[in-house]
Amino acid sequence: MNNLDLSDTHVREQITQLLNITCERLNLMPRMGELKFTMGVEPFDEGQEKRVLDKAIQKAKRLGLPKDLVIRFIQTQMDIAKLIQSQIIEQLTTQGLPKLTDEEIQAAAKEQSTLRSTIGAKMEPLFLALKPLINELSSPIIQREISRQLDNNRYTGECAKPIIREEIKKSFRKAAGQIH
Ligand SMILES: O=C(O)C(=O)C[C@]1(C(=O)O)C=C[C@@H](O)C=C1
Repeated sequence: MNNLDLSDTHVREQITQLLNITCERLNLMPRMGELKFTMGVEPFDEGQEKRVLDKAIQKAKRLGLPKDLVIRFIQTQMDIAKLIQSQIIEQLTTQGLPKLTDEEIQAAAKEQSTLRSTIGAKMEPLFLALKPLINELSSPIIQREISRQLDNNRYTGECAKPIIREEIKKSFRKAAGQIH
């Protein structure tokens, strides 16, 4: 992408695609939060984050994407995921639900493993959507278009929430190395 011009609807569409997949991934996180609540575990799972990062590095290599940017990007997505999960866990905690049975806890663990596969399957489309934009990600034109679309497109779920949208905007600036 040498001539950056948003009258080129192609770039706009690439951003739409990237945001759609980002939101799809984040929309899996409220359920993950519910399952973690049932299992009595925290949103942060160090081992899983390591596995996700390892997989991201492998994919970055295969797709020819810069490793550092990809790591920053996927880490920020996991950070937003934890924010969403902790909001859900906080809500459920205040509801003071009855104690769960061992079967219910086991069923939650099983569902978590399936859900992790679904989340994992979003990585490839996410990176493919990121790829055409990667060299221009730090451009103010691109960053402004990301913000504009996040605020104007009619998202459902997590991306409908202003706090989450702000975190996503930040995540792209972090990925581009503009903020830490
Ligand atoms: O797999 C999980 O446990 C998740 O909550 C998903 C996820 C992610 O975004 O991939 C988010 C937070 C965790 O620390 C690890 C991974």
